[in-house]
Amino acid sequence: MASNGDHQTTVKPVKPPPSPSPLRNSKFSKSNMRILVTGGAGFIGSHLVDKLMENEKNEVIVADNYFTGSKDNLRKWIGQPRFELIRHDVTEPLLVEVDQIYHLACPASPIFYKYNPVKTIKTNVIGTLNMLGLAKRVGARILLTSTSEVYGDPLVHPQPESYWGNVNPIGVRSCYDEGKRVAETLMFDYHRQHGIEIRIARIFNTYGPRMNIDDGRVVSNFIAQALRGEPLTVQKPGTQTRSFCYVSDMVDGLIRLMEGENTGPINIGNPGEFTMTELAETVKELINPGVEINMVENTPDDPRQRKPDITKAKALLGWEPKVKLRDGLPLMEEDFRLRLGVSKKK
Ligand SMILES: NC(=O)c1ccc[n+]([C@@H]2O[C@H](COP(=O)([O-])OP(=O)(O)OC[C@H]3O[C@@H](n4cnc5c(N)ncnc54)[C@H](O)[C@@H]3O)[C@@H](O)[C@H]2O)c1
Ligand SMILES: O=c1ccn([C@@H]2O[C@H](COP(=O)(O)OP(=O)(O)O[C@H]3OC[C@@H](O)[C@H](O)[C@H]3O)[C@@H](O)[C@H]2O)c(=O)[nH]1
Repeated sequence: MASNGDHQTTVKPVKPPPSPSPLRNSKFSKSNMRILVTGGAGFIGSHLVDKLMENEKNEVIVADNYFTGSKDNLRKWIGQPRFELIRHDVTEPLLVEVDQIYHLACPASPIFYKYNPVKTIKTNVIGTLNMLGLAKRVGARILLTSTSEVYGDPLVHPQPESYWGNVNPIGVRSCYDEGKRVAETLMFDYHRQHGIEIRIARIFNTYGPRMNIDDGRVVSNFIAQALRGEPLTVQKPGTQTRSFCYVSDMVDGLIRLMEGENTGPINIGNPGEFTMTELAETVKELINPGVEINMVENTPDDPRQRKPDITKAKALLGWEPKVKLRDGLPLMEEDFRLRLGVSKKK
């Protein structure tokens, strides 16, 4: 199947974006950039906050309802004057004076986004509407973390941004993948209608330290299982593929996208592609050669293949991932060992 056109980045806004509040440029303004991160207590969000906080001119505000995130992920910043943490659900309006919004709030693991699907779709639709309303009101630039799941079970491989996808609109994953598709639509409608500065990242499977141990996603499951000496659960048929991006590469890509001139959507992911059986074998070899691999039942609508075409990210952001799966897995293993209290045998 051919790609379905690529008009997104050429769209001209109807009018220029609203100016930021004059206070932001006043001599009383102590920080150069005030940044809101929704979902900042989660896995990717907390690593993003770490990177943003490294710049001493940034002030960072996190809004999170702690559904899948935790204050613990941000403990090193709590009490720091440039950092604020707000318990807030993005399905409710929020008013804060900010220059940039990284909008990540949304459960990402299929187990968690399917747990309360109506809430997931509200988070994607009403949550994104609320954050766009805020961006419009204060003249902020907003970045949405969309997903490779907008391509559904893709019939084009690898997936370029111009591919419109193959998504089941009434399936058990739809609250998430259709939710993110509507969120992308809202971003472009606010851009065209109100001149809001938007950025859309289509994130492919990302892994690294701080993932919830019982998050349910494949890399965290396999590492936790290997460390506990439990069989690795490969969901059938095991030939389905994913491409795994280490979290530091992801954060670098997101910041480049926010700071750059392109609206996106832009795929951010690592093109190294593995079957789930290959992933299990790699985890077994690196972490616990004695562990068994078991085949178990899969869930409906599981995409059969996934690999990003990152031509656009390379050309427009000068970005490509640096960390290979075999180098990233041991970094995550170290974090999981500490949290599970399993030390490495000498
Ligand atoms: N990790 C991946 O592989 C991946 C892939 C594609 C897209 N994404 C997207 O990146 C973002 C972050 O993913 P992650 O892996 O860090 O997931 P995560 O579940 O660790 O983090 C999501 C955060 O959002 C918060 N949240 C959820 N619903 C909320 C609501 N209604 N109001 C306020 N906060 C809410 C959670 O408490 C959590 O802290 C998500 O938008 C996800 O869709 C992630
Ligand atoms: O224990 C497990 C868990 C999962 N799997 C398989 O591993 C593959 C990946 O599953 P995951 O649950 O990690 O993640 P998925 O690729 O289905 O969704 C993911 O990708 C897009 C993001 O937007 C989502 O947030 C993210 O969770 C699937 O084929 C699944 O069947 C296993 O084989 N064993």
